[in-house]
Amino acid sequence: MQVTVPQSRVHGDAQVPPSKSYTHRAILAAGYADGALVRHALKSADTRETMGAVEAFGGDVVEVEGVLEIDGFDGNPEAPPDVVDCGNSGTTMRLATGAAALVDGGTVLTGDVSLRSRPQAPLLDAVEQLGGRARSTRGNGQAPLVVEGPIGGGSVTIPGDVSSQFISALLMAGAVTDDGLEIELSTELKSAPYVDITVELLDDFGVHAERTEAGYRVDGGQTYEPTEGEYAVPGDFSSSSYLLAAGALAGDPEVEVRGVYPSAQGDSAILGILEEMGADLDWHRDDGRAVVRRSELTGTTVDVGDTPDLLPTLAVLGAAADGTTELVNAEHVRYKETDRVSAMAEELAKMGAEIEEERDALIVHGSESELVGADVEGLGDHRVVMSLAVAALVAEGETTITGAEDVDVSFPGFFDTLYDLGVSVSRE
Ligand SMILES: O=C(O)C1=C[C@@H](OP(=O)(O)O)[C@@H](O)[C@H](O)C1
Ligand SMILES: C=C(OP(=O)(O)O)C(=O)O
Repeated sequence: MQVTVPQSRVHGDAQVPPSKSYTHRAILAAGYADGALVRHALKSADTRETMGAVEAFGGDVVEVEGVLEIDGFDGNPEAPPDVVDCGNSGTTMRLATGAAALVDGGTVLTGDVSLRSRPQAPLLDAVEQLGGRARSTRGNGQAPLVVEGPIGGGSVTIPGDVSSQFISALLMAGAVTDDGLEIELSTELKSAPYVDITVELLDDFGVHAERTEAGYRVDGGQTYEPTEGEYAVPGDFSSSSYLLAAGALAGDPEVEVRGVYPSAQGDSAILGILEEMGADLDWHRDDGRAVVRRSELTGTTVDVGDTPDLLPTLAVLGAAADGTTELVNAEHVRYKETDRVSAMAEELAKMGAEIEEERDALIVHGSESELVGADVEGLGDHRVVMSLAVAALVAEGETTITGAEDVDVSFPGFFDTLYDLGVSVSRE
């Protein structure tokens, strides 16, 4: 499906969807438990892959009046009866690889063409260090993967600059090993707030994990059990970034974004970055509302080491701002659904943006950029699609974006929300 988005002003209220990161973890944690209810879960393509993985390991997930009722495998995942297909979801593949390492038997994991090109080698190596077997069928560190357990815990050394999801996977699995895990990071940790989310969610499920000087540790023999048997998922700040950016670029008179309570999510930094760029906004933290009005923005420098998923949104804000915006420490943003550093440079250039790409940075010359509507590619990446739709709001004429259905990965109602904010989106 492609969408056409005309230059538009936006106004009204928008609710952010539930957090994808918390939903994945809550579903899997309920799997590691005897079971649990997960309220306000994000029902999207990626989180359904994690539901499928929990079922493959012997759990059961049903949705009753919007609530996920999950029967867990109680710390003992079974050998899946079939290949575990993780679709487009990196989080599912990494977290499920951790669970697969506990299985007394083998698990085969695969995914779509994008996921089969993303790095998995450090996690496979970690499973091997712990006495399991884990390999890439093509020997290139990418899925399809074959993982054999069970691991009993121990010490492991792993790089931190490829994906934090490896650490999250090891912590979640490590809690139900016999001996627990001591994780040593051999390189600086990128995307660190996502491990904070894991540690916070584990705590809500009665499992203790902690940061150490060298990395992380989790004791073995722990039991997953959320307070009163249930867990409620908070709103998603990565998804909020498109709505907040739409308000800052085109809010007339204003956009109110709901569901943005203070959170461990690194991407909550979007509010501070928008303010620094000069956006006229009020964040009412106590009732989770942010009100944003159209503003003259100026360029800034953002280290996206902790917040890789904001890069597409920030590139668009930079292209519409006065001055230069530098998005630095961004190499890990290349290992996503697509190489988002190149993707944003190429697609925004089609819309008239002046952008320079470096291996680990994107430099956007906003003053030189006169955004014009164009035919652009979503490149199979939900965040590229949504950020280009925001760029379209301030581009002269109309912008047509391919692959609009990919928003289903993290924000299924995205184009309906945009329509409700007054944008005449057309789909074909
Ligand atoms: O753990 C998570 O929920 C995520 C971690 C991040 O990935 P990396 O740790 O691979 O950077 C982020 O980009 C992804 O969208 C979600
Ligand atoms: C990179 C993302 O997710 P995942 O790693 O789960 O595919 C994302 O949502 O931007």
